[in-house]
Amino acid sequence: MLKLKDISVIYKDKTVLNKLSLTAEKGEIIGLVAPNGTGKTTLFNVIANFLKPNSGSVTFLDQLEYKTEKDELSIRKILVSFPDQGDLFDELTGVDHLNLYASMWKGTTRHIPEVIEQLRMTGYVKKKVRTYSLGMRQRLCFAMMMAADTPIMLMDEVMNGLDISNVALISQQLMKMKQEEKLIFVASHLLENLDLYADRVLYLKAGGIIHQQSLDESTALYIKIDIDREQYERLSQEYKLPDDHLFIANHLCCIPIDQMDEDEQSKWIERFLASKVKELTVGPLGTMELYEKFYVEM
Ligand SMILES: Nc1ncnc2c1ncn2[C@@H]1O[C@H](COP(=O)(O)OP(=O)(O)OP(=O)(O)O)[C@@H](O)[C@H]1O
Repeated sequence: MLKLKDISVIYKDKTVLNKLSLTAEKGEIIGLVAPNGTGKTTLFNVIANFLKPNSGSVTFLDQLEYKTEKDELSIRKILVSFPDQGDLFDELTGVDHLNLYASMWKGTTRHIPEVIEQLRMTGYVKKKVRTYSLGMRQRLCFAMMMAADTPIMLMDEVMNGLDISNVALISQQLMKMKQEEKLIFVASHLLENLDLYADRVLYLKAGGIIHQQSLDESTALYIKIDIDREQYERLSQEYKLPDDHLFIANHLCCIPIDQMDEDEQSKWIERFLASKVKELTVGPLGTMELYEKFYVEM
C-alpha cells in the first residue's frame, strides 16, 4: 500500500533521514517512536508531500508517486494527516470542522452523527471551537480524521493533552479503524499505549529505523526482573547469565527464554525469586522497555 525507498532529508548540514526504506500494508497500525527532534514529523511530512526529500521515492498502491498532478490528486484522496490544533478555526463549531473534512475527502457528511456519538462529543460539538479545552480540541482533531475516513492516516501525537479515559476512547477507535483495513501511522510518546493497538513499532535513530518490533506471537519472550546495578552484578557473579541477556537502563534484567525447556525456565524464576527481586514478569519486551534499551543512556 505504501513504499518508501531510500528517503533522505538533509537540512543544511544536518541529515535527519538517511536512506530510510519502509513498506506498509493496509490493515496495519504502525507506531513510530523516537526522542524529540529525531525525525518523526519529518517522515510524516515526506509521506504527505509537505516536504520533498533530497532523495528517495514514496509510492502508494504500487504506482502512485508525487510526480504528476494527477497522481498527487489521487494520493490526496486516500491520505489524511492529523490536523494541528493551531489550524482549527476558533469561530467555527466542531460540526463545521467535521463537515469540512467529510466533504473534502469522503464527499458525504452522512456519517458525522455517528462520529460525534462514538467520540462522545455531543455535549460540545455545536459550540464554537474557541470555547474548547485542549482535550476537547484534540478529540475534535481525531474526529476530523474519522470524518475524512481515508484508507491511510498519519497521526502525529494523537494522544496529546488527553486524560486517561479519552486515551482509552481514542485507542478503542484506532482498533476499530484497524478492522476497517486502514493503514495508520501513529507517532507517539505515550509508549505503553502503543502496545495496545500497534501491529509493529518502528524505532528511529540516526536517520534510519534501528529496530522494528512486531507485537504478535512470534515476538521473543523474556523473564524480566527489576533490579539495581549492584543486584545485577551480584547475580552475574553467582550465575552465568545467558550471553544474549539484556540489562536495560540500569534497572531491568531480561533473560530470553524461547530456547529454554520448562525446567530451565523454572530454575531461573526460582533463582530470581530467591534473590528477592522487586518485580518479576514474563513476556515480550514492551515499547517502553525497548525505548529504554535504545535511547536511555546508561
Ligand atoms: N525546516 C527545518 N529546518 C531545519 N531543521 C529542521 C527543520 N524542520 C525540522 N528540523 C530539524 O529536524 C530534526 C527532526 O525534526 P522533527 O520535527 O522531524 O522531529 P520529531 O521526531 O518529530 O520531534 P518531536 O518528537 O519533538 O515532534 C530536528 O533536529 C529539527 O530541528
